[in-house]
Amino acid sequence: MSKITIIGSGNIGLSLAKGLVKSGQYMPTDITLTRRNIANLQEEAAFGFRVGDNNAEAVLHAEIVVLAILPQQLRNVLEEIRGTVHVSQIIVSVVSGVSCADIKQVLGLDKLVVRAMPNTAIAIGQSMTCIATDTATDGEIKEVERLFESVGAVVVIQEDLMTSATALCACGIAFFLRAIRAASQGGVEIGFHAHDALKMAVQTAKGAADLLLQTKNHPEGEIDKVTSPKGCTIAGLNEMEHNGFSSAFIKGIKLSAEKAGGLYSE
Ligand SMILES: NC(=O)C1=CN([C@@H]2O[C@H](COP(=O)(O)OP(=O)(O)OC[C@H]3O[C@@H](n4cnc5c(N)ncnc54)[C@H](O)[C@@H]3O)[C@@H](O)[C@H]2O)C=CC1
Ligand SMILES: O=C(O)[C@@H]1CCC=N1
Repeated sequence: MSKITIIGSGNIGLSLAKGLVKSGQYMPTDITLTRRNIANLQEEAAFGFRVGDNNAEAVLHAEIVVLAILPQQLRNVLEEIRGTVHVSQIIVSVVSGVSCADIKQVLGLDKLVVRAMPNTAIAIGQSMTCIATDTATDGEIKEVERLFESVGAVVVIQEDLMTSATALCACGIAFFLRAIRAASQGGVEIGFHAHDALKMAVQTAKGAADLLLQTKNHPEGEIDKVTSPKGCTIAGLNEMEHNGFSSAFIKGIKLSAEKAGGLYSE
């Protein structure tokens, strides 16, 4: 398997590293993790990952370099590695709001850059990852696709849709988590202990997602099967809509997409 260096071992960088190892296709020793404060990587080092705080050195032997720092940290990192990255490597950036061209401009090279937008479910092999590039070839895209397919589902999209993908999938996991939390709070109010209410809400959400994944049916078709005439489901659903449920979701996703597009210039 390719040697991978992940620069920026925070929430998404570590989730990716864990997911790759969990997939069984990578050994911890195939993966180098960097962070500014290496003391925060002791657990990962004990697990077998290679760890370091020298980005320039860490990219030297990698076949794939994953950039997983914040947009505002990217320029410094690129300046650190520009002398040691080489043309045979693929640079994969999960940084929101930064184009392939932006990265190549700072690196000052015509490097292979592929953008990937995963979500934190990558840690358990359940990410929805969108991939885009400007100049990488189909073969190079395939290599990155294979990497992310080992940790979830992958869709290759146009680069100009990457901020939309960020909102829908990367931020989206937080939106669905909040929806589950809200359902469990409703459950407590109607009589369940918190841990039972959460378990019920989680399994119900999983059932809903699996129904769509397995049947490929439209959500409204599945909703129609639940809403008995004059019944309690349609009463609750309509009350939610009167209070702006779909509208709130749509507006939140639109605002996240707008924000994602401007993160690099902030
Ligand atoms: N958190 C998420 O669910 C997702 C985040 N992203 C993107 O991934 C990037 C990272 O986000 P998070 O993991 O949430 O942030 P984070 O703040 O948890 O992680 C960033 C990590 O980079 C490290 N770092 C900073 N400067 C560094 C340097 N010079 N060298 C090495 N490491 C350095 C920090 O110590 C930190 O551990 C962002 O650009 C974000 O837009 C993309 C998809 C999902
Ligand atoms: O909130 C953020 O800015 C990052 C990007 C997508 C998920 N987390």
